[in-house]
Amino acid sequence: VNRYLNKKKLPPATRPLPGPTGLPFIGRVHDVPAEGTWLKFYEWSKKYGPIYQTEMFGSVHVWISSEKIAHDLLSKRAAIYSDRPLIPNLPDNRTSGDYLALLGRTETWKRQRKLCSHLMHTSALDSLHSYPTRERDRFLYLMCQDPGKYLEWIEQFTSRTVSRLSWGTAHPAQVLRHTTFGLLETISPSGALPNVVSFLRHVPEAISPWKKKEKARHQLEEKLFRANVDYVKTMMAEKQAEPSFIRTFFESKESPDEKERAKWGETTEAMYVVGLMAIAGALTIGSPIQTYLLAMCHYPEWQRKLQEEIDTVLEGRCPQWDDRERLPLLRAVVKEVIRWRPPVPTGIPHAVEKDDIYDGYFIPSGATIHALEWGITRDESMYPDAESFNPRRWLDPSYPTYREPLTQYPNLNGFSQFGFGRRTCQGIPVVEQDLFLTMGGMAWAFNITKKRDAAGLEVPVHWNDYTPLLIAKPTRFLFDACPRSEDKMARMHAMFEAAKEEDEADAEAFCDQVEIISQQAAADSDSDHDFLINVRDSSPEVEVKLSSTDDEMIGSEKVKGLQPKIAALPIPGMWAWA
Ligand code: HEM
Repeated sequence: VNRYLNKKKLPPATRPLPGPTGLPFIGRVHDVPAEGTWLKFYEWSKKYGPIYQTEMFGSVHVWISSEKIAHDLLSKRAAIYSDRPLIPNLPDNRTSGDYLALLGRTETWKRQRKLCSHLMHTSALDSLHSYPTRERDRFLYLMCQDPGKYLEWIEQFTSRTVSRLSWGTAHPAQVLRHTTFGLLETISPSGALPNVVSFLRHVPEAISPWKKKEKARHQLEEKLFRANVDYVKTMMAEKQAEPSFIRTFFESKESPDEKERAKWGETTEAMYVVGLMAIAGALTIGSPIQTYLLAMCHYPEWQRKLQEEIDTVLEGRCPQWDDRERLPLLRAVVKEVIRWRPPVPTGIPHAVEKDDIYDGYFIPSGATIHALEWGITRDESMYPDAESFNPRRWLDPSYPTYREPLTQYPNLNGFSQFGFGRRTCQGIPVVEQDLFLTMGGMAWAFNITKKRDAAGLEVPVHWNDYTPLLIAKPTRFLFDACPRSEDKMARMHAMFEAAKEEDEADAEAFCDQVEIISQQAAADSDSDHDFLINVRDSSPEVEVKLSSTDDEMIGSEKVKGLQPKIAALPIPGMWAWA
């Protein structure tokens, strides 16, 4: 109410941003859907233009659907556009230092970002120690054994890879998944209720189920991170630690140069920086891998072209990271998957710290600024026929997105989907390698097709039905993944056996304390999260059976989202990162 009453007056010679009119005090929340919010914000961009504002409970939200405008504000004016808004359900997000990506523009954030960049750079120089390849080989074999469990195999791939990168071992992956998906719920605008009804954050902990849940999750996460760091320290003392972000930190702290040692901060802070990197990797990368499967069901001609490139260039070999210069179509498929279905469709919001004027429009200090990634990827001037999955747009000089040389482009550096200005994503080397290897590996190994039922009819696959949290993933769908040859099956088996042997050696070395935490997490495992992340059943007319056997699924599932849809619900999925 205060915020509403103290609403700023427009400075002379400026105008307000256009946008939908709202109700007094409440603003415009009543027709924002609980799911697929980005579709509504995109619809409004068609009506009000590439920059417009909405108001919610007195706070201003600015929505940008043009890459140029996002750069003009978030990159060129980064000095005042690099803060983060407060998250009602995690009210110390701007100051606590536990999650770099959510910190305000503080000294802690600057120090942490520097450390993150140093750790990522060091790993990338050594091709991420081949961890993505090892896990990819394991993933392909598991997919070959039971493609119906693709969600599980993909989540295992992403969390195991990033666990190795972070702590040199895959074993924390299971608990990491548990704590990380809980965090996603905590912070997502359409996750925990206080993010929707922001005054609920003032409810005392004793009677707040959200605060209690978040506290328990955070404690478990801290235990996990501490145990992992202790494990790496012990292994380093025995000279047996595998390369990892945290090992790089400890090595940097051993530098004879005092200044160098001081630069990287204390162990507890590094523990959280590495923890955040693990969280970011475990949360996000599964989205484009799942979207690849969806795209191949709808666009079999691109699968054929991709297989042709891989088979011709590699003469039957499975793609490796060193092959990337020679596989431009594979890189184009990776990039187009991300463009077609952005993993973070609403973007991660920034906050502006001072009043500003853009093109005569007034933007008040404290406004939350959203680079609407869904809208940006649908800008027809940059992406003609934007609704179509079309990797050619990255390879053919007649498209505005074409860039040479094709040994280098397309790649993900500087891509709008990884944010803007001083807050851009720091995980691109991991994303690029993980996606190149998994998508290339799947194209090499399998024909992905729509499934057929007992009568020989194709089982419909949804077009755009995505989970509602900050990181959006396609809801479960049925498909077939047929190995392309006996020889490839045998090779997948051999690749898996090689990866498994290394894994067993690693398991022996892993200390007991982390195992105990795993058991605790499994014990209080919360089935809600899988529902929200991958398979959720929120509309009453839909029945989804949580079975892993495809035969049971056929006939029991009405496949959703055959057309993009916007369903207005009485409680808005938006919001409150205010
Ligand atoms: C498909 C995968 C990913 C996507 C689409 C993605 C996208 C994004 C986006 C949109 C942002 C916000 C940028 C902004 O505020 O302007 C971000 C921030 C960030 N990402 Fe990623 N990301 C991905 C994977 C990763 C991975 C694997 C890591 C680390 C291993 C990572 C680390 C970070 C960090 C540390 C930040 C925060 C930067 C800051 O606030 O200063 N991301 N990412």
